[in-house]
Amino acid sequence: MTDSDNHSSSMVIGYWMSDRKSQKLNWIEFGKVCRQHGYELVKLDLDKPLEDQGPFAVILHKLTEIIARNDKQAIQIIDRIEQYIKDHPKVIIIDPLDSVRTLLDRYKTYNVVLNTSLNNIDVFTPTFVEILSTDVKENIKKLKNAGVTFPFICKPFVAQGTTYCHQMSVIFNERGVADCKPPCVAQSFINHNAILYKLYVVGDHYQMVERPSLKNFYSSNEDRDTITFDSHSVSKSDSSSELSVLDPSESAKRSSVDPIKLHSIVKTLGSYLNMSLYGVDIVVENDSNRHAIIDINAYPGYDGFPDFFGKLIDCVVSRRAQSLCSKAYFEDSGFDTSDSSDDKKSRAKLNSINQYN
Ligand SMILES: Nc1ncnc2c1ncn2[C@@H]1O[C@H](COP(=O)(O)OP(=O)(O)OP(=O)(O)O)[C@@H](O)[C@H]1O
Ligand SMILES: O=P(O)(O)O[C@H]1[C@H](OP(=O)(O)O)[C@@H](OP(=O)(O)O)[C@@H](O)[C@@H](O)[C@@H]1OP(=O)(O)O
Ligand SMILES: [Mg+2]
Ligand SMILES: [Mg+2]
Repeated sequence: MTDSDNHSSSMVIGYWMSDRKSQKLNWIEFGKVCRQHGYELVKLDLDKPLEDQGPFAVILHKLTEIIARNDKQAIQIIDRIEQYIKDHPKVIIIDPLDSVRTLLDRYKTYNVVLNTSLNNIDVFTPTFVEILSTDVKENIKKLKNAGVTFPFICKPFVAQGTTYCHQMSVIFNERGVADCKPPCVAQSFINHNAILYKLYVVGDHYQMVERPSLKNFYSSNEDRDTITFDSHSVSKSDSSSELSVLDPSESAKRSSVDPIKLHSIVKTLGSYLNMSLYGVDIVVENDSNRHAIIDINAYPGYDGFPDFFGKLIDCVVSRRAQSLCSKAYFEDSGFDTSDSSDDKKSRAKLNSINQYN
């Protein structure tokens, strides 16, 4: 008997996230929501073969800290999950591990944004360059060539899941370039009156929340020493960092976010990233009003997202419906959908369908 033949077993959602994260989200409540929709929610035991725990219709996870760990045990865990997905091509994974890997690498993430058409609507990623060496002269040259201007912000390469990945610095001059801690990404600083907009996405649903952010810095601040900070002490909902206090001379003019731009960001990034659960951090540049994407997070905190669990089960249901629809389409077209060796053909077919959508 296959997974799809067994109706009851096809309704199991296997999930994994840290205990800290599930407590924060009050995950027990999601179990109840799942039951109301005919799903059973089962926590994966990452130390045991998944084959003995399934079959799963859906795997829902926040594995960022395990992927980022990259030690022998972590690699074994991820291999086990990837093997299960390979052996069960119909299981829906929220979100695909390769897509999460892209988001764990800030340099790759900024390149994804750069390659979208969002630039045409004044949504951009601030100029950035990867810093891999400790040679200050070489780095100064690299920054100049890339067009990264002072002040700039230095962010660790790894974006999530480690203790150091939120440790950053603002660098004001060539002297400060010695404070870059490679491997990192240097990114031009965008003045935005200390307001951050967090755009949380759950499948087709999204919600924007406002957060404190870094104050404005100017090129006239060129003599300043490097500022180091932990992003979580600046931009959480309850943060009250001195670094967010505007100078008295500055007007606290409020920026405004363009709802059409938000909609386009979700539509565009969702397909480029191939992700359902992610958050986009946006700042609105003073004067120009251009929207800068400064960070994208896999499975963020969703603090302030109304009815998160309702939207999450909605996302699971619609992902399953999409997958069943495409399966029915392939069967109508004479494809053997039970044979994963047809994957290539299916993808080719899907590409041809997409051309007409
Ligand atoms: N290019 C930039 N220009 C101006 N301010 C920036 C820029 N990039 C980051 N910041 C500020 O630094 C903070 C941390 O940056 P970023 O969001 O990249 O860090 P993070 O650790 O990945 O955050 P998160 O906790 O959302 O994952 C932002 O909330 C914002 O206040
Ligand atoms: O701390 P919060 O709950 O808010 O969530 C943060 C989340 O931590 P958690 O998933 O462990 O909770 C972080 O993930 P890791 O770097 O730890 O992998 C990262 O996604 C942040 O962007 C989230 O902050 P937000 O962007 O939502 O403000
Ligand atoms: Mg951020
Ligand atoms: Mg981040």
